[in-house]
Amino acid sequence: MAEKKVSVERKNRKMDRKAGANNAGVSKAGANKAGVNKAGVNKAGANKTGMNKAGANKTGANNVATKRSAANQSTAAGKKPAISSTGRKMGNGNISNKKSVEGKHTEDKRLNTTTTSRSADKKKKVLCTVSRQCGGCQMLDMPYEQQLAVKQKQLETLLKGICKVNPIIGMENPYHYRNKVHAVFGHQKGEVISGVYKAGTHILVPVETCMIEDEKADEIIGTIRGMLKSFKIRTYDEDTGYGLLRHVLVKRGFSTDEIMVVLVTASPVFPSRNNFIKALREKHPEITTIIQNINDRETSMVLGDKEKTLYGKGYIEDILCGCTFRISSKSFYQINPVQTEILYTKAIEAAGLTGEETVIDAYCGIGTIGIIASQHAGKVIGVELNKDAVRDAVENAKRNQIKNIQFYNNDAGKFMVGMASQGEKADVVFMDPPRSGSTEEFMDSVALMKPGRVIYVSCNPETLVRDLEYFKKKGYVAREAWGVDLFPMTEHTECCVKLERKEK
Ligand SMILES: C[S@@+](CC[C@H](N)C(=O)[O-])C[C@H]1O[C@@H](n2cnc3c(N)ncnc32)[C@H](O)[C@@H]1O
Repeated sequence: MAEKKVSVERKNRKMDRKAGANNAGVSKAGANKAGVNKAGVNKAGANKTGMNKAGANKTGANNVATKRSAANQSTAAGKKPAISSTGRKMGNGNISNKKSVEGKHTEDKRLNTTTTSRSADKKKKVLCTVSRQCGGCQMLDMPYEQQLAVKQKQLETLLKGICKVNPIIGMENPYHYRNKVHAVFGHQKGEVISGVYKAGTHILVPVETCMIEDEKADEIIGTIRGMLKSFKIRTYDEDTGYGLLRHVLVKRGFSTDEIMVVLVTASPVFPSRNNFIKALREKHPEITTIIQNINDRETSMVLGDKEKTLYGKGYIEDILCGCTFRISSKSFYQINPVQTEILYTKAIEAAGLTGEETVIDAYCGIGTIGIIASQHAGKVIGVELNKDAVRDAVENAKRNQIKNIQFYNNDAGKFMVGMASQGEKADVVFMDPPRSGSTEEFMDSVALMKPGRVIYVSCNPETLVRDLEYFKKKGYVAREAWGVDLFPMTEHTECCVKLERKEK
């Protein structure tokens, strides 16, 4: 049965490739969307959002200059000094991020000169030669200011009649912000290529540099591409099942400069492995850890279950809001750390913590929100499905000497049902589910536990709205939303919403 499924998958991929060859020149959904969005920008933009008035810079892919920086935004927590993104303690109890700006966005000059669709095309070619085939940067053609206006408008439209939407917070330099880069490896005309699958297919689009990915990560992937021939390492062929290297994943801690390289292979047997690692490290001494991940399954999942650390400690660390976090290859970590600090600061401010509360951090990943919030709470309970992430979270609590936090490896819905059935109560629930959103089971149990506030962090405004409507039926009213642009050049938007329990 399983074999049959595998062969059907292979057949489908072959068909994908054929279809792709036929459709190679067809423009993608993203391009169309960008056009649609442009129309909306005229109305949405500066006037409604007030973006042009605030005047200032933004948060960069990792840099942000701001008139009103996150450092000046007060965390309601207040009591203990919060810590800056560089790890410095701030005496005023606020979290520092010099580079972020709220309500006002500088534009990128290279993008902002684009005025007609033909010149937009030319610009697009200059900015990225594969953007049409890749489809990842649906908004690349659009000046950044307009991208923000479009996202603001989308949030306002979706949340109309639900709650107030604050001006979206953008970046000063919205490029090269991705701290995690994934490249699929393959062959084209006898040459090794690496890149991304064309959206919805298994057609490999070669990518050497990318406007939103970390440049060092792209450079390392290029080096690996160049090394394969001399080491006689073949890339994996999905159709035949032959070959070794399937993917390379690079994760970088922007604050620590630690770099993890994950080599995903189809087999545990890696000829000349030690020499390969030595040569790679010689070319890139900045790499701090190298992992071999073995994925021998016919699956669209990038990482397999088995791993071996080939060099270094097997994880990287990064610093967010003054706390240090270890990140394993399979654990979720936000891909835009500068904007993440702003997002978390907003979320924790919105929770209005006084130091006494029992807090739940649901869908907690490596424990980031819970650990940062724990400094301002009575106690925190984190729950997360991914066991590697929970292991990181437990270690992260120790690293930051946090004693009032506990993590559980469980489905968030099941965990909350258990808590509610035991009559447990909570004062504040942070929830940051995956794109699919939360579950009724989870929200029913939250309502039974009667927290005064729920802070919902979402990377998918559509499932967010669905869940807010369900929460309303359960007696929770959305009060305010903050959009934070974690994904410049793309159509994706991150947002945080504060809900309060209606007193009956
Ligand atoms: C958007 S991430 C947020 C993680 C974390 N809050 C952060 O900011 O880094 C969503 C997390 O939910 C986890 N997850 C997915 N489904 C889950 C479930 N049913 N129960 C608990 N955790 C789940 C994922 O593994 C992932 O770590």
